[in-house]
Amino acid sequence: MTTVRVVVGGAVCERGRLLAARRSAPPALAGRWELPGGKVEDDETPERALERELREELGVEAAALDRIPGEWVLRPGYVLQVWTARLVSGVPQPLEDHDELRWLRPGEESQVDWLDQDRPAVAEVMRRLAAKNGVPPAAGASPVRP
Ligand SMILES: Nc1nc2c([nH]c(=O)n2[C@H]2C[C@H](O)[C@@H](COP(=O)(O)OP(=O)(O)OP(=O)(O)O)O2)c(=O)[nH]1
Repeated sequence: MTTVRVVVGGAVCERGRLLAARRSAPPALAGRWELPGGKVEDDETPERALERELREELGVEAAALDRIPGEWVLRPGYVLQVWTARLVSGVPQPLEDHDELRWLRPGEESQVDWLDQDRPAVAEVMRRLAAKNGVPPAAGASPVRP
């Protein structure tokens, strides 16, 4: 039986923006942008792996939220799964694996050169952020008076 290794990517969102990270290694991927994250270890759930990777790579505490449907082959034996995440504490810094971070709003995602496999998930997250930001105030927020 062949085992497929999961790489979990984090769509960290804050104030209507998505966090993009520029890889500094390996040479074949350096300069391309991705969702920060990494390999899920055997004894971990994807959510805990993501929270660990975000702590190691960005120096933040974050909470994994929802999985973006889909799975993208990175190379034989490796697939990318993506989870949304929210920051719990700390300010993301490019401590490990990245040399630049950028917050992008919907419509700004093409400003960076994403790794190919990340593009569908990034598009879905941006759709969600745009839909959320475009939602009018909840009914009842401004009561209609007779
Ligand atoms: N983290 C991450 N890796 C991605 C993405 N897209 C993509 O093709 N990859 C590739 C790059 C790497 O070959 C692999 C993940 O490696 P990594 O270096 O981030 O993971 P890791 O921290 O667990 O690595 P390691 O030091 O244990 O080898 O997946 C993505 O969005 N996030």
